[in-house]
Amino acid sequence: MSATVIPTAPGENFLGHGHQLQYDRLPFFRRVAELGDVVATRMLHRPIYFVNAPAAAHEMLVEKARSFEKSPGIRILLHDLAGQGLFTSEGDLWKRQRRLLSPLFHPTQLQTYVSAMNGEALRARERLRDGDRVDLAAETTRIAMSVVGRALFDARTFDEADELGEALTIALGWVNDRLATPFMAIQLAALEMTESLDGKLPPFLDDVRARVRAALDGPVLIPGRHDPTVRRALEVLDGRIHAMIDERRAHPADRKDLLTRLLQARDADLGGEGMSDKQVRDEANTLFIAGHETTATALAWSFYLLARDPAARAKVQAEADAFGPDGPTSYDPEKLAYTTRVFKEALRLYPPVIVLPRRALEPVQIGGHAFPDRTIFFVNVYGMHLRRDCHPEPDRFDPARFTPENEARRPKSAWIPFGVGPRVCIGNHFALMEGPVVLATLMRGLSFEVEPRDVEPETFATLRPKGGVWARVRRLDSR
Ligand code: HEM
Repeated sequence: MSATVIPTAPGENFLGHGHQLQYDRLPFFRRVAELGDVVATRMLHRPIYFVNAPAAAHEMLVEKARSFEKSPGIRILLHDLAGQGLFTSEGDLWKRQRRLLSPLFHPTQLQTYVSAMNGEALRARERLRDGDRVDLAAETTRIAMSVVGRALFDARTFDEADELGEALTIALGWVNDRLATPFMAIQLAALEMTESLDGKLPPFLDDVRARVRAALDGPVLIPGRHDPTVRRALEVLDGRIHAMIDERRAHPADRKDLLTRLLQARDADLGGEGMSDKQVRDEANTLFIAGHETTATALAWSFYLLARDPAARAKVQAEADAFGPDGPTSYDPEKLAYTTRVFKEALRLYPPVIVLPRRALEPVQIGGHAFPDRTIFFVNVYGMHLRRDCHPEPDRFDPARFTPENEARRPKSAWIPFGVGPRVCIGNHFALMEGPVVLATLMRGLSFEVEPRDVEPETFATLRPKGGVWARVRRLDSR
């Protein structure tokens, strides 16, 4: 370690900081961010270092990205939901899949998704009646789920969106409740023990080690995996994805969507072979989940913030009103400049992904401190976005932080709702287009009178508004 001492977060007990990490997560993340650029916490016996400063985050996620992998905890908890999809895979598999999927997110391709974004918001507009009382978080989930369904899976309707949404809530709730439990620390210790025995055992035992090692990639030591409610939720999600895969196999038409791409992949790296059904399912599940949950949450927060700032709301309304009656049917960033700033500011105040967990693959220096191989780090996105030296008056909603001049002035990696570096969100431009297009389309035809109560963020797998964002719908048909 370096000469300067890394501060330790106060309040640990024999379980370390597990209790605070699990039950007091957001306040804890904020407190830790104020303690220093790198801060030590503990989960049972095991140190976890919080990275709270833009420079240190940049060093880890960009400059020294090769020295890190995602923390195996993520892989373990998402094993049944997302398997070896893009979010959870590593090494050559990750590289190959990222290369394969990148064309779907190319700027020219993104333009073709605008009709799905605008179209699904229009469908919601048609569905909603004047005077309806709605939860905007549920509404935006329906929209975002249908957008990703149409854009990436070429699925015409998502009428079962509510059922899928509920299933996902159960499955992600399971993940969330187990993130920072002692069982997780125990499973990580077991995993690392098998890793450390690699190459040190006689051949017949090494085979056993490899099998135990593979089994430990799933949540075998985490209680509740076989809970019937969780199993049922996973079946519902799998059922929808498999139905889409079967449909695509039955009609291998000239489509360019995600599933067709995955099913037709004959990458040189695949030895000219197709991708296994399991891999297709993992990628499809990953894109389906990652592609809507986060955007839906950010949209709900945008409505909440706008309801509390009439001046900002009027500016978004003015941009929406400048479009024809159907709202933005094509994407022109200039015409959505202010709405985009609002969406970005919502992502700062309520980043859907609050932490980026990493594990060192080798001894490494971060923020001037030396750390051994296998050290676990949490890049504290939430805490950093609310640190006053990174974002002055951090609790104030201020879309002007995202004018081009202010964006250019901000230190690198001080705003990282999509992560940064090689593992940056593959859907970041998709989301930054979808958020403003959906906001403007809805506000072109509807006004939402959000109920005047404080809504607290709740850490789920994403940072959801606790209890939802309830509003009364007013139709603006007369405009
Ligand atoms: C506001 C919306 C979104 C937010 C805040 C968000 C956030 C993130 C973050 C923080 C990561 C990186 C995690 C890490 O480094 O540990 C990530 C990765 C990823 N996101 Fe997003 N995301 C959003 C929208 C989307 C959309 C629309 C899609 C797809 C359509 C998507 C698909 C993915 C995938 C596949 C990865 C893994 C990429 C890789 O590791 O190569 N996300 N996202």
